[in-house]
Amino acid sequence: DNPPPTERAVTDIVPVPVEARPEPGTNFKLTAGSVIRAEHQAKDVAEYLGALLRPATGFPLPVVERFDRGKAGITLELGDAGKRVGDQGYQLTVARSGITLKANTTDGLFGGVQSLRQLFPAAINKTTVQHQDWIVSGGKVLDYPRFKQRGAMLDVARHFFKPDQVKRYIDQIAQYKVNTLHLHLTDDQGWRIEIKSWPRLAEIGGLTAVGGDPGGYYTQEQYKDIVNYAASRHITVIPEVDMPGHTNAAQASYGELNCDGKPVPPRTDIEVGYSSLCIGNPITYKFVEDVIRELAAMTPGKYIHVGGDEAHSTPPADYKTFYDKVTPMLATYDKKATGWHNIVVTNPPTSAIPQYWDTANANADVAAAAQRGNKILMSPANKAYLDMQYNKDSPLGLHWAGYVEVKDSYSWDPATFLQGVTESQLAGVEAPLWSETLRTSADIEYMAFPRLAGIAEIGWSPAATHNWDTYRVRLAKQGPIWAAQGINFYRSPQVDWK
Ligand SMILES: CC1=[NH+][C@H]2[C@@H](O1)O[C@H](CO)[C@@H](O)[C@@H]2O
Repeated sequence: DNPPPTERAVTDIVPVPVEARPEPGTNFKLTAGSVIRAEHQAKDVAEYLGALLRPATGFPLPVVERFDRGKAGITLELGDAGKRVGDQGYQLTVARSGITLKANTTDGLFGGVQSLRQLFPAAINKTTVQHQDWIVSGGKVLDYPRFKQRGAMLDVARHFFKPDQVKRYIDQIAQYKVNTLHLHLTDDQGWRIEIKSWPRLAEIGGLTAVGGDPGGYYTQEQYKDIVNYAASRHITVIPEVDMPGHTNAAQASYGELNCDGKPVPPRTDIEVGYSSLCIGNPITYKFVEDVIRELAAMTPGKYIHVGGDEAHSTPPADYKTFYDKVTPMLATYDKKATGWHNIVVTNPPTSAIPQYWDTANANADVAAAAQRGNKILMSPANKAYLDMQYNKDSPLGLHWAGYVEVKDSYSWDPATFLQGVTESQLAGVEAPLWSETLRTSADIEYMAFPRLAGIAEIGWSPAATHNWDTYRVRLAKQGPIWAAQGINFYRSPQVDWK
């Protein structure tokens, strides 16, 4: 019997796998009697998979430790997936008799689940029971990432997004094997994280947002909940406190953070470069250390982002003085620094990860840092910035780095983008989404999809697979998944959406 073609074969997975071999005669049919088998350590991933599949199928899909005779279903195995797949890869086999997913870690299993879910009909993403067959496309996949770090950034400072909105975005980016979420928590227009030793930062700094829109902030409990939710999606949160510039909200909250001792007026416009902490004032470093200490206590991840961009109101010598004092603070709290690539002029420890963004000032200093041993995180604004307008008619976004259509965003290789920075000197890629012009989840989704999927593929898939003509066909097949999930994606004319 030749079953109807499935919507997506293993070769259609985004990010495209290292090896994927369709075997159409081996499609698997999930039924009401199917089970999910997982040994103890794989239970969380198994329950996550069950939660993905139960709503639309209406099937119980119990998670069991071993198969009862004759029961078919999905097996999650930990520990013998082979060296090639490493600690983030997996092996997936879909056969008539059942589905087997193997990985050396739960991160790998979680990534494999993201691939597996794309082999179901898009209707699997519905939240109500769909009366249809659930045919999973047959084949074999062996997969692992090109770069360790594939990230997304959400600017929650220009506009505040509630915890549930952040969690929604976490679920959306997890589908593409993104494994870090950089939260831009503070800026001129808002301070979004409760700091108990400096309460007015959130109480006052959290009141404002761009354009006078509603502000808000995360209590430490809410923030920890977001961090835990991200961890349950195998995503590490990287919190950013932008400094020594982009600090107006903090300086509007505490007069002592200003050289003249007076609080500055709140700002809700979108200018950049006008603010600076008072570098010569000792209390500045007590403030920074208190913030870093409290943030480190809420950060299971190794990295804290110390900003560093557009410090146009901080004299270069002061900028260096500032980071000479601040960067060592991270080590005190057992954290490492990441920061906008401007920090390379401060000669940070080689464990620091400079985040490349500003193509106009692609200074040789970044290459010099890479030579010294710093791993560079690539997020060039004219490729990876999800807040860039697609074209001049885009209703949302900015265009200081140019208009960035879906193809533009896909058409680059991090390993050759920067003169003097080669593949082995890269930490990975990140897709920043700045929120000057965004207010709702629908706004976030319009800018992030489809381009986030492309950046995720650039971060995960082998360079040899990188090809716009084949990618755009795979991308088109993601459309029905996003429609079923209610993602408000931009239907770029460059893609023949399914
Ligand atoms: C690192 C960096 N600093 C600037 C720049 O990126 O552009 C963003 C908008 O695209 C803006 O919001 C941000 O403050």
